[in-house]
Amino acid sequence: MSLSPEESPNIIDNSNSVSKEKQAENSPYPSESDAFSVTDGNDSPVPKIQLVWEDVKFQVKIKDKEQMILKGVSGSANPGEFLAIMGLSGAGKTSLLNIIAGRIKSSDSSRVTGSIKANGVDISKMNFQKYSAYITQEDVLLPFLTVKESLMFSAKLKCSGTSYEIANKVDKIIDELRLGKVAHNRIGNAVVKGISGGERKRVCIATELVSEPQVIILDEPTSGLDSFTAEVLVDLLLEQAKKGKTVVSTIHQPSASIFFKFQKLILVSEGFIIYQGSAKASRKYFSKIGYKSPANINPPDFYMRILHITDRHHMTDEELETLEHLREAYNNVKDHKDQVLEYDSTHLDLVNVQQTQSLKKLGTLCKRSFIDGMRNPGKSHMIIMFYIVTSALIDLIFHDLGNDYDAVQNINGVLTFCSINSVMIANSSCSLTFPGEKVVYLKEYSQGLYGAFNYFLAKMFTELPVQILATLIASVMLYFPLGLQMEADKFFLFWLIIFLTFLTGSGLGYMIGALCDSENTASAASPMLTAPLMAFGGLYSNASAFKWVRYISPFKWSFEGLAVNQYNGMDFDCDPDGPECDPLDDLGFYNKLGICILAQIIYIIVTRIIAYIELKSLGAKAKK
Ligand SMILES: Nc1ncnc2c1ncn2[C@@H]1O[C@H](COP(=O)(O)OP(=O)(O)OP(=O)(O)O)[C@@H](O)[C@H]1O
Repeated sequence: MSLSPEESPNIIDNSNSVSKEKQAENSPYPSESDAFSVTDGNDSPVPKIQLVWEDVKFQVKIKDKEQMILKGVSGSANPGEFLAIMGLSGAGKTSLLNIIAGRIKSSDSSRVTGSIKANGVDISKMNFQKYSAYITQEDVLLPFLTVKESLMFSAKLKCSGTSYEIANKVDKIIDELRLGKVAHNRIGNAVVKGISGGERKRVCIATELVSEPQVIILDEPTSGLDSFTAEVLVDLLLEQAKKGKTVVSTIHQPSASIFFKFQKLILVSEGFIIYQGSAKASRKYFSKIGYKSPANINPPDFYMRILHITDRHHMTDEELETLEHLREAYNNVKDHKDQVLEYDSTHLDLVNVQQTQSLKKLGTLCKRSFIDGMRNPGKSHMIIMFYIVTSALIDLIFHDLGNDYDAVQNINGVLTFCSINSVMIANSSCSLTFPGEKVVYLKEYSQGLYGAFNYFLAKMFTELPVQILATLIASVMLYFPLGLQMEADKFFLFWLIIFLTFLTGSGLGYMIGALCDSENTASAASPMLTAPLMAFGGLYSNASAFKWVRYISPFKWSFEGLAVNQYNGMDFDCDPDGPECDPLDDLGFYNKLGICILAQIIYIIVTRIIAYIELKSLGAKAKK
C-alpha cells in the first residue's frame, strides 16, 4: 500500500534543506529569524536545536548471542514540538531515547551505528549535554531539601550569576512549573512524607530547566501519575515546546486528551519505527492501512493492541504478518527523511553552560550537604539519640567501676561496648544513607557539574559537626559517671579515640555505600563485613589462622587504644601476694597509644580512598 504525500503523516520534502519561506509556511516549525530563542547569562544566542537521526542500529550481546534492539531507524525531533515515543514494553523506546540523548555509546557488549545530529552537527562531536537535559524515570532529588532549596542549589551548581540573578531565575521556573504552593515544602521520599509524585516530577524537570536547555529529553515522565496530573505535566512540557524547545519523551499509555496534544508521535515496534507523524494524523493513517480505530477506544490503546506480541522470541505467523504489513506501509510513506531545517550550528560551540569556580561549587556542595545532613534523621538526631540511649544504658549497668582488680572485666566490657557502638552506628548511618545520595552525585557528576573529590570532601566535612558533637556527648555521659581515670588529658584522649572510632566506622560505611547500588544491598553487606572484623578482631577469638584480621579490624585499634589510655597509670588495689596486676599484659596489648591512634588514622584514610576511587569510577561509568 502506498500513501500519497498529502496522506503521509510526515511533513515531507525531497530536499534535505528547506527555504525560509517554506519554513514559515510549515507551522509549527519556527522561521530562521526565530532560530535563537533565548540568551544565556552572557547574552550569547542559544540556538534552537533540531535533532535528526538516521539509520540508527543498536545491537547488544546477550550470552554471546547478538540481538538487534533498533533495526535502522531514522527520524527527527524539531524545536517547538513535543515528540512522544510510544510502543509496547521492550519495543526499544528507551533505547532510542537514550541513543538520541547520546547516553548509549558502543561498548564491549553493545554497538550503536548510524548518525545523530543536532543542527547538522554530530552529537558525538559536540558537548550535547550543554544544550540538553535528560530527566530519568526515577526522581533524582535529595529528600530533605525543600523544592526551592533544590532548585537554588541546582542553579548555583549549573549557572553563573549573582545570588540575586539566580534567585530570580529560580522564582521564574517555580512560577512556570506551578510549584509556588509547595516551594517551601520538603521533597520527601518513600519513607519521609513530602510533595506529591506529580510535583516531584515537576521539580526534577525544574532542576534541569535552570540551565535553560534547548532539548528536553524525558523517560516516561507520566509513569505512576494519575491521568489528570499526567496531563498537567504534559501541558507544562508543551509550554516549554512553545518557547522553541525540543521536547522528546517516551510515554506509557497516555489518555486520549493527552495523546492528541503531541505534535509528533513515533510508534516503535520490535526495533522498527512503524509510524512517525502528528498524533492527530495517526488515526487517519492507521485507518488507511486497514486498522480503523473504533470510536470508543483510546487511540494509543488501539495501537498497542495492533502491536501486541505475546512472546517476542517466538512470534506467531499472524504477529509477523502484522509487523511486516506495518513496516511496509511505513516504508511506502514516501521518504521518511524529515525536513532538515536551517537552524544555526555555528553558534553551538560558542554557547557554554558556564562553569562556576570550583571553590564556589565546593561551598555550594558543603551548604547543601550540611542542610541535608542536619535534616536527615539517619545522619543527625538518630546518631545523637543512639549515643545518649546506649551511654545511659551502659551507665546504668556499669556505674562507678571502682579500681580494684575485679573491676577490670567490667572496664573491658565498657570499652568493648564503646568500640562496637561507635563503629556500628557510624557504619550503618553511612552505608544506609549513601546509596540514595549517590544517585544525585552520579547524575550531577555525569553532567560535569563537579568532581568526585569536591563531592566527597563536602560530604565528609559537613558530617563532622554531628560526629564531633555525638561522640562528645557519649564521652561525657560515659567517662564521668563510670569513674574512669579523672584526668583532663585522659578524658580528651578517650573522646579522641571514640571520635576516630566513629570515623573508622563511617569509612567502612562509605566504602560499602559506594560499592552497593541500593540501601537493601548495603544493609545486607554491612554485617557481612563488620561481623568477621569484630569476631576476629582479637576481642573474642584468638584463632591463629585469622590473627591477621585483627590488624584490619577497627574494633581492635579502638579497644586497644581505649584500654591503653585507661590502664596506663591506673592504680589497682592488688593482692600484694598475688600475681602482678597488669590488665594490658593480660589482654596482650603491647602497642603504645600513639600507634593505636596512628592505625585508626590510616584506617580512616584508606577506607575513604577506596570509597573515593569507587565513586570516581562510578562517575566515569555514568558519564559514558
Ligand atoms: N544494554 C542492553 N543489554 C541487553 N539488552 C538490552 C540492553 N538495552 C536494551 N536491551 C533490551 O532491549 C529491549 C528493548 O529495551 P528498551 O528499554 O529500549 O525497551 P522499552 O520499549 O523502553 O521498554 P519499557 O517500556 O519496558 O521500558 C529489551 O528487551 C531490553 O531487555
